[in-house]
Amino acid sequence: MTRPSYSLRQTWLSDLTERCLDPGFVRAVQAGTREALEELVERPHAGVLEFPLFSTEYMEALLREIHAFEHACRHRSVRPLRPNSMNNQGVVLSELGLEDAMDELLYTWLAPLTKWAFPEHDGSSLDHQHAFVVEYAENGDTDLGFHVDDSEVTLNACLGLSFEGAEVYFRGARCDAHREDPANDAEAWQWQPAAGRAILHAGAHRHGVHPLRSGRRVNLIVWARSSRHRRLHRAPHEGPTAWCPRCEAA
Ligand SMILES: O=C(O)CCC(=O)C(=O)O
Ligand SMILES: [Fe+2]
Repeated sequence: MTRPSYSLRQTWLSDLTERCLDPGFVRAVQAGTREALEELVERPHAGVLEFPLFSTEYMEALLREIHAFEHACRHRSVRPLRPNSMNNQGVVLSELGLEDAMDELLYTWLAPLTKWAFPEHDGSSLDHQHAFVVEYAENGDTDLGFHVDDSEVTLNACLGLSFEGAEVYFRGARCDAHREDPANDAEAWQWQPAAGRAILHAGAHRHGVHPLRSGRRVNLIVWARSSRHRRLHRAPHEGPTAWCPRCEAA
């Protein structure tokens, strides 16, 4: 079977311009000051930033494009690459021709936030990414097991649609050696995704997805990585680290 060769139907999606983004997000990032970024983001939980990211026009267009891509794959009996070993649904955005757009999203638009909020995870030297869309539906994947990401920093942006359940639960950041360590009460938190809202968190921040109860949820995920970090460490979340509470306590 050959890999899908797919041409974007809506070619404007290949550039991650202001049209794709929430106007408040654009204003804050273009102002570039600490005050503007503080005003934009919420910190609903330790180690998590939440903010409005995409425009409604972009989210609707991206969902249409994904639909067209999946249709094209089915038509040619080609299996799309799955985002990772945990999902049976979803698409890898480079397969749609969105590699450059995701680079632009990370380096132009998200860099001020990752640099500011994730210095201990090399948020200022992110230089490659794996971007994909995950989907939960009653007749497909309905949850996601507890895990850490193969990323230094992760973006999770909800594109829609209407659903109940499928909250992302968090249980604190740990290095690889302390991955199985129980979470304390203060670390347990969950994010209720809503279309247009996005969060950033460290890849080492342990999380999973509660069962979907109804509807369909589609989220865009970017695993943002740093070559510098990976040169200095054998594994992305190798300890001892200053950000793992168990290492700190030792
Ligand atoms: O579905 C989500 O919101 C989270 C997905 C996720 O954690 C992942 O793909 O790494
Ligand atoms: Fe994840």
